[in-house]
Amino acid sequence: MSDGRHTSRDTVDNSPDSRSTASSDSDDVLLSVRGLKTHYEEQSLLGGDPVRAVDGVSFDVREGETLGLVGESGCGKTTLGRTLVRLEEATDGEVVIDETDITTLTGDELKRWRRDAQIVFQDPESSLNDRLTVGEIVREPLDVHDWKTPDERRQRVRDLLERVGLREEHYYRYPHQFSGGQRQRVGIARALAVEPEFIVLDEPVSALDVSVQAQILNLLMDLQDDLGLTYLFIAHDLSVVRHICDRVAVMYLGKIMEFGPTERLFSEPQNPYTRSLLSAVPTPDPTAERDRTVLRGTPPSPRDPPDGCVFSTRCPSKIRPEGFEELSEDDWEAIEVFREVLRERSRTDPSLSERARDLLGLETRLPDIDEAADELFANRSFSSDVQRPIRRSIEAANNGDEGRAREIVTEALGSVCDREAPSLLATDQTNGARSSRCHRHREEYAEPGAVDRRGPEP
Ligand SMILES: Nc1ncnc2c1ncn2[C@@H]1O[C@H](COP(=O)(O)OP(=O)(O)OP(=O)(O)O)[C@@H](O)[C@H]1O
Repeated sequence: MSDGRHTSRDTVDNSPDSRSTASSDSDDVLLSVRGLKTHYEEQSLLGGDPVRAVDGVSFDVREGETLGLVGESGCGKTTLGRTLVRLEEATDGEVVIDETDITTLTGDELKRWRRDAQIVFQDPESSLNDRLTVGEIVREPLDVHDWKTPDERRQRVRDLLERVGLREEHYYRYPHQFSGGQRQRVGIARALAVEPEFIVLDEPVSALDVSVQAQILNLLMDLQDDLGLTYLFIAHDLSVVRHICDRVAVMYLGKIMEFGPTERLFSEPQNPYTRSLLSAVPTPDPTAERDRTVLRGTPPSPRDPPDGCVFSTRCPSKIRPEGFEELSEDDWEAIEVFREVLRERSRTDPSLSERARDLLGLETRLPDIDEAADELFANRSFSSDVQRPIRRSIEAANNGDEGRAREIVTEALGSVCDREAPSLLATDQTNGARSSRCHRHREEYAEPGAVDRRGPEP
């Protein structure tokens, strides 16, 4: 289906707006996502920054594959899946299939895409209309798309019920009469009704008992083999992803951090974020030795993503600026936590919080910066290079200038990771292309101890 436009190159996504391919120059591409953004505008009267749920992602989905999409809660997985099936409107970018950008479709063409692309939701409890019978639920898309004759539709529903492991007599039952697993089978039959080629599976088994999960996953894999379906499989459970996905995209704060064939990505993760995610997965063998990286805190708000690398505020492999190599891990960690506290304090747009305070006559509740500094820096002796900016930053924060407080520490103690957004780089072109977004892939930062010699400011 490819028109051969996609060529491999070293930088696969060299700007947040890049439309270049993230993954594949193969000729079996079904869907090409290019620089896709989906932002949610603030609805409140006070305005504010949009939520950058999906913030410039580029990748290909190959025909007949299962592409896994993983990442912590809130990183934008569901929004990305919903944008692909046009349940959300893209803010920018393209999703190209057969030379058509589906983000701009309207009318009959949009209706056709909504037939070709379906979604199975996480929670079979709430995603089925309890007032309709199972037969009506599965038949609804056939009616909407005016599929063949009413008799043929009824027969199709019976066939589908059987295909997903239900029985003909279930036609007249209601969803509440079914178990979670059976309800998810109904959701799958409904998604299959109009013969789609692409299905977004949004955590399709995470609400189910473990014993039922395997049955539903087996069903999905059988259906894929029989019907030649292409899946985008969104999941929290990395062991399930490893089991059923051909390739995996790892997402963080609206961006793809790593992309590659499943087994290689799991066995040799290249991105620090992927390594952290994988190290949190329990191993069957508790005596097995491996590095555990515990991720500090939670991801920053997608309304206010970090300026440089989106993962820089939590990254265990963050590059230090020159001159600070000798600081112990523990001291460096305390400085990073201090920066996190400053970030938290300024998370709300200061002008917004001022306005809100004025309007509502409220005090905003922010962690006390002196207290935080006492807690973090007690019993540490820092050189003046560290002490001075921290002191100036505390002063700025106490004067209510949160933005300046953050700038002072970033200028003095920040590195390329805080300044520049890394590109999604092609890290391996053999045997299924891989890519990863990290400054550590640049030659000058590849060694674990490499520091940022702070070239000219951008
Ligand atoms: N309709 C909406 N309006 C505003 N913000 C939204 C909306 N839907 C999602 N968001 C926000 O967008 C960000 C991404 O959410 P999304 O549900 O896509 O993430 P996710 O990775 O699927 O999370 P989870 O694994 O918890 O489902 C979150 O900050 C979320 O709060």
